[in-house]
Amino acid sequence: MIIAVDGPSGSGKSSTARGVATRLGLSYLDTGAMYRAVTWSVLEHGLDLTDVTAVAERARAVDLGISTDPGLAHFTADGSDVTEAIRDPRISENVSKVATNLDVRKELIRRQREIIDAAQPGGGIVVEGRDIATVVATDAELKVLLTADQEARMARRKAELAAGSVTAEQLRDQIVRRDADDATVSQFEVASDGAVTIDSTHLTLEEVVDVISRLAKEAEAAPRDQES
Ligand SMILES: Nc1ncnc2c1ncn2[C@@H]1O[C@H](COP(=O)(O)OP(=O)(O)OP(=O)(O)O)[C@@H](O)[C@H]1O
Ligand SMILES: Nc1ccn([C@H]2C[C@H](O)[C@@H](COP(=O)(O)O)O2)c(=O)n1
Repeated sequence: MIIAVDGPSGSGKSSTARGVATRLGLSYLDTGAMYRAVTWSVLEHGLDLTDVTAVAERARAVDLGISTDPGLAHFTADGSDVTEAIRDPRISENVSKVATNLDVRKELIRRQREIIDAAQPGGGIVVEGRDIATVVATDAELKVLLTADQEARMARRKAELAAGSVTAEQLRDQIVRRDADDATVSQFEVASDGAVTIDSTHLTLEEVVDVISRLAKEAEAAPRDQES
């Protein structure tokens, strides 16, 4: 089974997808971490982020290690542990420049599909990002568009960061500006065909995990219902 979770920044995709995968015993893929790890590598090599050819070459060359265990967030790039580094504001500020490079997307989508295929014999995978239902895994059994009001998303991100570590302007940049840039290459603001929209503004994380887990069980049972 493939469960696709897409949505804007701070809507709760990572925490929810990890929670659902843990609850249902599935693998978990954070595709945003892959764009972040490529951004880390591009900066590490001192490349100009606007040099689309050099950035795409780096995306094809970098050796990425992406954990699909929902209980273990661990990412490497060319052997370096980048688990913490990819959450740095320096990466959040620049990742959209890499994620809007269409050749980078082509390469990462190819790698994401390989990871998804490898997880199938293990029971399935929860995959979260911006274009999972619409591009990466259009055959997903369950497609969720996870949303939340902009104010709620900014408040969640602020609560997550160390007090005083980002200005109001940086916070807005991480949520509002990034969504605007990312939306130029992926459609995550309105639900695609067959996707269920869940507005998490007034739901706890646990409640969102409950809803998606129930929908997943229904989706899994659906073909058997039709056969009987
Ligand atoms: N339903 C919820 N209610 C309250 N807080 C939540 C809820 N869901 C997630 N959170 C919190 O909001 C913050 C952002 O969540 P998360 O990182 O999962 O979002 P995201 O959509 O993956 O963001 P991004 O795309 O920017 O990585 C986290 O601190 C998380 O614990
Ligand atoms: N499938 C995806 C996943 C992520 N992105 C972009 C959007 C973000 O700016 C960046 C990092 O994602 P996050 O870790 O914040 O979820 O990567 C994308 O374009 N497509």
